[in-house]
Amino acid sequence: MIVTIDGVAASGKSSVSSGVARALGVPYVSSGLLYRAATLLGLEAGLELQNAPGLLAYLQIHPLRLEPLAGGNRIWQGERELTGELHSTRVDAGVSVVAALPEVRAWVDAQLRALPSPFVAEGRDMGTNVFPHAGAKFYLTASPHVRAQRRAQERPEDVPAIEAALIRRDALDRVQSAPAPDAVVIDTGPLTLDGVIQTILAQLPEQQRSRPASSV
Ligand SMILES: Nc1ncnc2c1ncn2[C@@H]1O[C@H](COP(=O)(O)OP(=O)(O)O)[C@@H](O)[C@H]1O
Ligand SMILES: Nc1ccn([C@@H]2O[C@H](COP(=O)(O)OP(=O)(O)O)[C@@H](O)[C@H]2O)c(=O)n1
Repeated sequence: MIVTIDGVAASGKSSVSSGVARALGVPYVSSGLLYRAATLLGLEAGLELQNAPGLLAYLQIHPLRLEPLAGGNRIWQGERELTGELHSTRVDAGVSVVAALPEVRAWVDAQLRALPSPFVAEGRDMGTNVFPHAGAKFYLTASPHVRAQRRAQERPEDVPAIEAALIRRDALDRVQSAPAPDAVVIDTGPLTLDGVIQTILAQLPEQQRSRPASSV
């Protein structure tokens, strides 16, 4: 079975997906890492981020490999691991431009659909576009201020600067970020991380919840 967890930036998608995936004994798949890696490589190659043909040609010559694990996803370009470089302010600022390119979205979608299930997939359009037949769908929200306070633990900027950047990115991502009509929407603001994970696990079909955890 595929479980999708979509939501706005810094709503808790990757932490929650990791917790749900661990409980189920399956990997989770971070679609955002592919958009982030394409952005990093485009910036490093000095490409205009709107230049879809240039970016795709570059990605074909230097293919990316996503390694979906339950504990955290890793992404590689050949022998080089990009994972640690993908959550910079520079990538945050450029990624929505790259993610708006239909050609790049098709490139990401093809990689995701080639992955063997079961897994938990997180991003913006996992439940709407990439895996519309997923067995269970969730959509995480929280106010911009709560999200900025959380992200301030991970970025050098102060809360107001992070909040402004999140609001800007939410607006740029709005098209692909609508919740699926059949998604359960969860406001993570008043919940702990474990509270969100348990809320999701409680709504999964019984046979899914009782899977033994493995070492993925
Ligand atoms: N419900 C929650 N309560 C408190 N902190 C949370 C909660 N959910 C996520 N966090 C923290 O917020 C930050 C952003 O979460 P993350 O999983 O990276 O979000 P996303 O993948 O949506 O960007 C992380 O530091 C994470 O530990
Ligand atoms: N399924 C997805 C996942 C990410 N994205 C894009 O990739 C960016 C980074 O996604 P992410 O999930 O890593 O970002 P955060 O929500 O963790 O900040 C988003 O701001 C979107 O522009 C997307 O368009 N569709």
